[in-house]
This record gives sequence, C-alpha cells and structure tokens, in this order.
Amino acid sequence: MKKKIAVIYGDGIGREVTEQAIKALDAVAEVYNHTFIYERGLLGAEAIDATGEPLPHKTIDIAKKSDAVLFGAVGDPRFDNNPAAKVRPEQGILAIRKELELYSNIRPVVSYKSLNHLSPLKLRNIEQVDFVIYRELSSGIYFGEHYTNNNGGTAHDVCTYNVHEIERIAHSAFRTAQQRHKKLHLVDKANVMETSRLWRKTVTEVARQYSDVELKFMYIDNAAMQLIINPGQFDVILTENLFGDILSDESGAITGSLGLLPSASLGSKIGFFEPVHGAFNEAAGKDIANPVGSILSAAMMLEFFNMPEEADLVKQAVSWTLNSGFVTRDIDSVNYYYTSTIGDLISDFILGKIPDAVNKSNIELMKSTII
Ligand SMILES: NC(=O)C1=CN([C@@H]2O[C@H](COP(=O)(O)OP(=O)(O)OC[C@H]3O[C@@H](n4cnc5c(N)ncnc54)[C@H](O)[C@@H]3O)[C@@H](O)[C@H]2O)C=CC1
Ligand SMILES: CC(C)CC(=O)C(=O)O
Ligand SMILES: [Mg+2]
Repeated sequence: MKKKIAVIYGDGIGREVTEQAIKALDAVAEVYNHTFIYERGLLGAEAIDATGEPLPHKTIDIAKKSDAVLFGAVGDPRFDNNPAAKVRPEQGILAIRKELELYSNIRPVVSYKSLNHLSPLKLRNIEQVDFVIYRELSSGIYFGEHYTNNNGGTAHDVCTYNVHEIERIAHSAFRTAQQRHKKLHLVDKANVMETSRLWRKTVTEVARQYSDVELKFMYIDNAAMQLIINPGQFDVILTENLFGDILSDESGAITGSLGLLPSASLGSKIGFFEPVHGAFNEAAGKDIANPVGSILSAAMMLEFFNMPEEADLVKQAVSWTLNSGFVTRDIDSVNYYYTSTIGDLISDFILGKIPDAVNKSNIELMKSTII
C-alpha cells in the first residue's frame, strides 16, 4: 500500500522523537512491502523563525494532501517566558487542529508490568491499568475568545460548547467503550460550569443509543485524585479539551513517564498522530528523550491506515524493548539508553534482526553525567 505522510517535527525534542517513529515506519514498510512517502511541513517556533507565522499555509496544504500527519511537539522558552508575545508556537498546533477538524483526541494509557516498579505510584495502584481518554480537541476554552481589558488589568478566556461538538465525540467514545469493557466516565465540573451541564445533558441523551455501556459522571477534581489512587477503575474517560489535556499528562505518571504516551487526533477527514508530551526543550538535541510516545503514535497511524498487523508488530517491538530493560532516562535514571538506540532497537525488532538473547552490554549505556 502507498501512503503519503506529512511530517511536522516542530520544536524541542519534536525532531528527535519523530525520527525514531519514522525509523519504525520504514521498518514496517520494508517488512510489508508498503511505500510511505514523507513530506515535511513547518509548525510552531520553527515556523515563526522561518516565516513569521506559527502555521504557514504551506503546512496546511501539505497536511491536506496527505493521508495522515505525524507530529512532534511545539513550544520554545523564548515565547514561554515572554507573556507579551503576540505570536506563539502553540497557536500553530491549535490552528491546525481546527483547520483539519480534529475533534476527537484519543489517548490510550497502558501500564507495562516490567516498568511498574519504576512508577512513582504504589504498585498496587497501577497494576492492570488500561484506559483511554477521549479528549474533545477543537473547541472549548482553548478556542474561545482570549482578551484583556481594563488596561490589561482583567483577562478573559471564554469557554463555549454546543450540542453538536459534544455529540460527535460522545458517539466516538461510546463506540470505543462498546468494544472495550463497556464503561464510560464523563469527567466535568457540572456543579459549577454551564458548559459541563450541557455536556452531562447531551451525553446522557447519546447514552440512550448505547444501553450496553455503563455511564458514570465524575467531577474533574475527584477524577484527578481517582486517577492516582485507583486508575484501574477507568475504561473510557470522555471529557472536554482543557480537562483532557490535564488528565492525560497526569496519566503519564501512572505508566512511569509522560514520554510513553501516544495519541491520535481524528475528525471527519485526516488523522493526526502525536505523542501526548510537549517540546521538553531542556532535553532537545541531547538524545535522551523517550521516543516511545511518538513510536506508538505511529502505530496508531498504522491502525488508522487499516494495517492492524503492522500496528501490532510496532507495539510488540515497543513491549519487547521496554520489557528487556532498554529504556530512556525518564524511566530508569541509572541504566538508560539513547533515544536513537531505542529507535534502532525497535526498528531492528520489526525487521526481525534481534537475536533471541540480546546482550545488553553490547549496546551502549548512557553516561549518567551527560546532563
Ligand atoms: N502538543 C504540544 O506540542 C505541546 C507543547 N507543549 C509546549 O512544550 C513546552 C514545554 O512544556 P512543558 O510544560 O515542560 O511540557 P513537556 O511535556 O514538554 O515536558 C514536561 C516534562 O515531562 C517530561 N517529558 C516530556 N516528554 C518527555 C519525553 N519524550 N521523554 C522523557 N521525558 C519527557 C519531562 O520531565 C518534562 O520536563 C512549552 O512550550 C509548552 O507550551 C506542551 C504540551 C504539549
Ligand atoms: C498547546 C497545548 C494545547 C498542547 C497540549 O498541551 C496538548 O495537546 O496536550
Ligand atoms: Mg498537553
């Protein structure tokens, strides 16, 4: 099969983690005789530096002409530390999500047995964690009006949702729950916010079409705590844009690192695949970032291409690598490996090149003094 993939590295560690995902895709292409054609687009600070715009038109064109987009991350301390900046890298990722109508952001969270002892949470809390967050991605407070008045003394960020925006992602989340353990938590703040009350009313209506799925409501503040004390209770979490953003980073702590989590953003047209994490600028260029979130995002892209066997092979390669103790510094601060080494191991596994008993000492260990 032939597929055209728009590749957007963005900023910080975006390039180095995405390069590992491309290695995995190239290995899959070789094994299954597919052709993946990549075209690069600019987004974020790299795009502002090159064109003055966080999302150049050319990038939108490249994305729209592709079957899917593989994205790294955006963000740069030059903008983070400048509240007066008029143009920001993050405007680029928000704008492309809107432009491509990516309303459904799917963030699976799975714990790895072999890594559980390295998680900051107690073992008994994280065993058998396997849930998925459905985060609404193209509306809510990130897309409302942002403005100041009163000579800059008052700031406003407006949160708006309508029934259609809630219904379309609710259907996606319920359909997924039907194929999983048939439990769906709607996370909101309906005791305070009008938008949350609209979510509850709309999702309750949608739920009538999915009578085999148990619907539960949970307030966001409680959900943030429940994720830590009993994450195993969740199957599908459905929530709005801001709450989903926060809960998915929190979920990184459950698995052991935010760097492990992938995501798929879907809408009516194109699929967009990116790790959950951001630009982690302190690590940029040091070959220490965890590439697994990006590689598993590529696996989600393969599922989107209707290549389930290929996607499974990538997931198996990731599991083998982690279970064999080949991990980056975020997972094990003593024995850790380069980003590129992990990428090489994963693509070698896909290509069937890994011997049964690989000798770890042959693979270069990071020096713990590197940063
Ligand atoms: N989707 C995107 O492009 C996102 C962009 N950002 C932007 O990224 C920049 C940095 O933001 P932060 O809040 O520091 O979030 P971040 O996700 O970049 O990093 C937070 C922390 O998570 C860990 N981490 C993240 N990714 C990792 C990886 N691949 N391997 C190992 N550890 C990893 C690191 O400990 C890091 O300090 C900001 O400019 C922010 O606006 C933040 C979140 C998402
Ligand atoms: C710019 C942010 C909204 C990106 C982010 O944090 C995310 O999508 O997880
Ligand atoms: Mg986020």
